[in-house]
Amino acid sequence: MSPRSPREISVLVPPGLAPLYPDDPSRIGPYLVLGRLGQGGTGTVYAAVDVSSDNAGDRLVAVKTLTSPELEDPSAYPALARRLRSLAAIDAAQVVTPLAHDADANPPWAAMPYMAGERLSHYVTKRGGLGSGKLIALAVGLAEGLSVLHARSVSHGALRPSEVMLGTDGPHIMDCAVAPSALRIRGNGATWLSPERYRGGSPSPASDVFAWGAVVAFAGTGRLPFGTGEAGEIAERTAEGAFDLEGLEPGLRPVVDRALSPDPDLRPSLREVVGSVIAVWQAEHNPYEEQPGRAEISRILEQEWHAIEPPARIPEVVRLEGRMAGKRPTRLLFAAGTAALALGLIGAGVWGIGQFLPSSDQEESSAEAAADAQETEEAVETTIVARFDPSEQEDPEKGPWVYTPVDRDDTPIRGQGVPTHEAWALQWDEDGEPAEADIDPEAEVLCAKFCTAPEDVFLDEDFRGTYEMTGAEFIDYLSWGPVMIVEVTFDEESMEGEGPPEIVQITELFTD
Ligand SMILES: Nc1ncnc2c1ncn2[C@@H]1O[C@H](COP(=O)(O)OP(=O)(O)OP(=O)(O)O)[C@@H](O)[C@H]1O
Repeated sequence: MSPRSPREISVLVPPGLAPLYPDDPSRIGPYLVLGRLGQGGTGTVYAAVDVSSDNAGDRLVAVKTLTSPELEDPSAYPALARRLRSLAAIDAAQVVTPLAHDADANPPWAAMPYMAGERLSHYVTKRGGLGSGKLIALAVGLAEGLSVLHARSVSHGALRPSEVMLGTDGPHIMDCAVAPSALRIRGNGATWLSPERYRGGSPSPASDVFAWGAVVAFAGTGRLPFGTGEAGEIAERTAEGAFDLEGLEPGLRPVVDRALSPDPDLRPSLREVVGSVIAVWQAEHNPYEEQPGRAEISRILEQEWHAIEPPARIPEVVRLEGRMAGKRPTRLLFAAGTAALALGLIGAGVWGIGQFLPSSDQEESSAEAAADAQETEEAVETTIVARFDPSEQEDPEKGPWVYTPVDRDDTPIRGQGVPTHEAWALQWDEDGEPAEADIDPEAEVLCAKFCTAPEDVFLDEDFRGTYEMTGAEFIDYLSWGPVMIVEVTFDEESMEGEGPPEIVQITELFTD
């Protein structure tokens, strides 16, 4: 970020940065809030900048406001303050720790370096399991990150693929401030919870080792090690040690196998984990090294961690008028040509871009375009039938989510019993251009088949789904599930706004 005039700054922002909601803060501590990076179960993460900094380098930060239900009880605050202080004292490449925090603010917040990269969950969903070298680098990097946390008496408690950011230099463990209670874990989210954590136990080094094993198994095979299902079903499998490591790099299997032991006392320590993973790598690359030394961790990351590039960022001018009075900043997104020019400057973080400011003519014509778009939107129906294909999702966790309007094929497959989900999904033709929508995590969702075990369907007599779920669970299926054909209802007001419309109701349509 570089100061341009007292009233405006320029900054490179991530491409998927969502606009602020009306109730979002425009300032958090010393940071000016630019947009939303996402919302999870423990808070909301904003992209923000520190305008008081003279550093012309990359000052984009991620600020998380901690609004987790675990913090509703004021007695949780002293522990949160201690935990944030411990985290802030950590200086380790593999862990994202607070640059600044305020546990007494309402809500408490923590500012972290903005991490450019791709979440492990997203990466594996798109490309499948990691190759052997990269997997070993991931396994050792995560184990080392957890060791650093444990050395400060902090157990992560919620390690999972979506909390691992793959950067250009290696994996980074995120979201160390608050671990959600096991009671709030739904569906496949139980995969990463050790049996003792699922039963309500506190985060511990041994439960982090379990999560490490599950994450490495997922990263290596591209599959959930305990299969899919309701949280309770998965927890039964974790308690029985019923995991599937088929296809995992053979050298890593023994240590992952032990890490996933239902009995915390039988799991290896992180020291053993780090040693075993290094030994697997040395056996292939450095057979003469006698002891698996720590220096090997950097060597492994240097040699094996490549081809992970963060998405290019987009330049924005942020106008500061009215900021001190608490008004929202104006964000001007640049034209495509300017964005392309910016790609060459990624890494510099921030640059002066005054010459590209749109003229008032351009602003007028974009206002006209917006008015036209609004007119078109008014003609759009609030309920449509749409196809959601997990493989088409840019960011299946954060959205916005891509859907394609569809219509039923004239010749549905009949008389063959319940079709497979794939055969059924093929019976629908495209009926419009792909578009993007937000999904309300609280949306009412009625599932017929995609959410159930094979051969099970939940239908009423009109062949509509009846199995109740939430928007958050539907979003979860957009990372893992099959293609889904659903009737969606948009929130009418959201269709009038500038951003993607919001889906508030979803019903799977199904017929035999
Ligand atoms: N330091 C960071 N740099 C860049 N993006 C971040 C950073 N921290 C979080 N994010 C992004 O913000 C979004 C929300 O993150 P968050 O961790 O709150 O969500 P979550 O993992 O879905 O839920 P939970 O609150 O349960 O951990 C995610 O897309 C995440 O990648």
